[in-house]
Parts: sequence; C-alpha cells; structure tokens
Amino acid sequence: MASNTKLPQDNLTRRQYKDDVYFMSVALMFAKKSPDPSTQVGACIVNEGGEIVGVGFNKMPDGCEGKFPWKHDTEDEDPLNTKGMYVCHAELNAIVNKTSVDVKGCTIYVTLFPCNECAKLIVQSGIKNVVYLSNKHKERNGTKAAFRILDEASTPKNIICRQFESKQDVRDLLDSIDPFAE
Ligand SMILES: O=c1ccn([C@H]2C[C@H](O)[C@@H](COP(=O)(O)O)O2)c(=O)[nH]1
Repeated sequence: MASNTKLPQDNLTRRQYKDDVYFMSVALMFAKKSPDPSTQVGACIVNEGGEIVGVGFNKMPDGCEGKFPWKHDTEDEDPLNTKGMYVCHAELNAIVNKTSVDVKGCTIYVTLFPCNECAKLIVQSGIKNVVYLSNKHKERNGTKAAFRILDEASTPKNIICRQFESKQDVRDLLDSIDPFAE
C-alpha cells in the first residue's frame, strides 16, 4: 500500500495497519491447515514486541484425527456424533502452542470471531487485543455471549476487539509472495 493512501481503518497507525495485514495473513495461512470441511479457522498471537508467539487452527485433539466425525450439529441429532464435542478451536491451539511463558498483553489475530469458550480463554490468558476477520456466526448465542465477555472483561485493562477490514490488502500481500524469485 502506498504511503500517501488513506488507511482503511483511520484510528490505526500505518505501522499497526501493516502489522494487521501481515499477521492476519499468517492466521489465514494456518486456517488452510484445518481439516474441518466446512469452516477453517486460523489464529496468530503476537506479543507487544511484534513477535509471533503462538499459532493454531481448528483440529481434532492430538491422536484423535480421523476418529471423530466432522458432522455439524444440524446433521445429526446425537451431539456425540458431531464435531462440536471434540474439535479444539484455533484460539485454544494457538494459546496452548505458545512459545513464550505467557501471552499477557498480546494481540490475537483470528480469522473468525471467537466463540464464548474461546472468549473465556482469551480473557483468562491475559490477551489484550482481538482482531478478527469474519463474523459469519454472529446470530449464534455463543457469539453473542462472546461479545459480552470481551466487552466486559479487563486483563487488567479493557480488551480491545476490532474487525479487520482490509481483505484486498491481504490478497495483495499473499499474491506478491514469489518463493521462487531469483
Ligand atoms: O472461536 C472459534 C469458533 C469456532 N471454531 C471452529 C470450530 C469448528 O471446527 C468451526 C465452526 O464450524 P461451523 O461448521 O462453521 O459451525 O470453527 C474455532 O476454531 N474458533
């Protein structure tokens, strides 16, 4: 993005905006690793020094791959036959995969607005910023509860939660990568 163009999100510095594009791209790359056939989610945790300290995507618990169904709860009356009972969410995996002692003060970039269980995890782990891409499940009660949790919680300051609005800049960044360039 040229340095004299208007930032899509006016309240961000140019540096913050470029970081958003970069780290959301990383979250998207990790989403691609998810085996969930319907919704692939990626998360990338960044510390206050701008270093990535955790990444994750939604997947079955280690050792359980291929042993539990990927069916949605609308596809089977028995909840034990649906993925919701088993799948580890992207945010959970990013937090438990952390390479630092903790994730206090960090920013989590996540490709889908967190559910209520992930919102709890985010708060309790001390993450202070949430940047999300899609909010396609905004009508779900879990999402509504997550909004409330993130709105009320303080870790110790209020959590700042915002939607990433610059999909085209992510596309441009990913398109510009040429690993075979001489
Ligand atoms: O905060 C979240 C919410 C959901 N996920 C995962 C869990 C599932 O694998 C999918 C959602 O599937 P749908 O078919 O769209 O209901 O996303 C997550 O990782 N983090």
